[in-house]
Amino acid sequence: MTQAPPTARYAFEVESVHKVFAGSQKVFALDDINLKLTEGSFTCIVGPSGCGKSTLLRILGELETATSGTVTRNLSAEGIPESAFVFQEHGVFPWFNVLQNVAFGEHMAGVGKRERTEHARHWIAEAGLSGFEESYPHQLSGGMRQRIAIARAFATGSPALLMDEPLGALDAQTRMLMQEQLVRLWEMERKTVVLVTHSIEEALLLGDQIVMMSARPGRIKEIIDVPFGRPRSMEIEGTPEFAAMKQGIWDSLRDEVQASLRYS
Ligand SMILES: Nc1ncnc2c1ncn2[C@@H]1O[C@H](COP(=O)(O)OP(=O)(O)OP(=O)(O)O)[C@@H](O)[C@H]1O
Repeated sequence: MTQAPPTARYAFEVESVHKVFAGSQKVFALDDINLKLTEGSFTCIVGPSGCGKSTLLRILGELETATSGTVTRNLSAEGIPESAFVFQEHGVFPWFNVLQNVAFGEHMAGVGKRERTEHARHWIAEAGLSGFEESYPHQLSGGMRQRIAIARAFATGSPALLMDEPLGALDAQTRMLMQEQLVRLWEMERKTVVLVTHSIEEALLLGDQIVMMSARPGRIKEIIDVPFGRPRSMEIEGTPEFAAMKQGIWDSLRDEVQASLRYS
């Protein structure tokens, strides 16, 4: 587990969290999760399908409650949500234009029109969407719609960003560009980011640490420190060190994916 430097704080401290979904059949989704996430860190969660990655993210963001255990949040957010979410799809309001979508969080927080418009324009520019302020989501590509969702999450001012496969629906080239953009935005702001992904490459390109989960019931199998520095160039993907880490993670994950297929 990553040791926080003496002056760093933990944004999230997860202790002995279990999650059981009750119903006609009980689903044991999470089993004894313990995790400390340093403020300003970028954590990627990987694991087989159904292992509880989204459930853990939702518990971090208070969209779901743990059956037992505690989550402590040390997030300074006055008058705004502590966490902003980005989901794989359906993350934008189709009836709002780009500017209204990006300004939405601050609108809800009661920020004045002039100020929130100024902030929204800033994040629209950073997300490479200048010139599209008046466009509606259906007039834009899937990649551009995801950029609206990411710009909106940054524009909320929330200290934590919780992202569930935010780039999962994009084609390979758009995804690579978006990974670069996401790293650049995060390096400017240093929010605490937790990103769920099925891609080991993406986790290595973006994260400071990778939380690897086991097949259901999801446990933390391993926490891997990513050794690549910041600012991070996507060119690391071509290095032997990157290839070796990717192989090592896959060797460990393969057993879990096989287990999840056996029991699903
Ligand atoms: N609201 C719910 N009610 C009942 N079961 C649920 C609910 N939400 C999730 N589950 C179950 O909990 C388990 C974990 O689900 P979760 O979506 O967290 O997994 P995941 O790792 O994010 O999966 P994937 O990678 O396929 O998106 C699954 O078996 C899922 O069916």
